Amino acid sequence: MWQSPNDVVLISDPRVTSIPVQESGEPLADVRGRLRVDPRLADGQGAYAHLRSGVLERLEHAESLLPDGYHLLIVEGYRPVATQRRIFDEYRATLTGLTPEESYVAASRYVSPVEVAPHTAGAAVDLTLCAPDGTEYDMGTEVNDNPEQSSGACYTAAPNVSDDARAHRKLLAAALEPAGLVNYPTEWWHWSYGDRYWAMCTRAAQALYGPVEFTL
Ligand SMILES: C[C@@H](N)C(=O)N[C@H](C)C(=O)O
Ligand SMILES: [Zn+2]
Repeated sequence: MWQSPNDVVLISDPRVTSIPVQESGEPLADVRGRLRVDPRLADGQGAYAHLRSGVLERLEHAESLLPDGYHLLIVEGYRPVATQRRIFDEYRATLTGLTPEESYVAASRYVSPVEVAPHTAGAAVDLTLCAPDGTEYDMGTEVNDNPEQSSGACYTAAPNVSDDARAHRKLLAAALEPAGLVNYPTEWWHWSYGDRYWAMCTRAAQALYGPVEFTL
């Protein structure tokens, strides 16, 4: 079901970056009021709670596929280009002892280079599973724990997580994959539809969503 940690195609790989985008023009839609949204990364304008309408509709379908007692909890959707660049640069700067080329590739295990970043297109979502009262299920790491912080347990197929956490990751995948989303295998919480990584995984000739501005 999942790529082994040794076989992961990173988002900086030319097999991903070379895929063209045929922009669909689909609007961003507000997730709030349609799915559960966690405010931990909220920005003043609510940009974080927006996704392309086709992505949101697929997430609503995924929500309907979850068993009783489980809900999607959306943490971050749309991300402005400047924010994407900042978190890429900050994480890359922590990876010492590497050549510039090596640090670019290594950083892309955890953050997308801005040129190919799906959050800036409203095509990617960081999410987890919660109970009806909002309590988050054990997924093995926190959302956004990086490979160094988590000893690699952030990788979706990581062996160093509990049976419970592995079962919860499988439950998430069992709802999101039939709804048409694909996972970034270095992050159990990162799923996308319509971006270049999705096109690579589904063998689509082109991506559907490129970077967009967020306006209210
Ligand atoms: C930083 C993390 N939350 C994330 O979203 N990573 C992916 C790969 C991205 O930046 O697109
Ligand atoms: Zn993400």
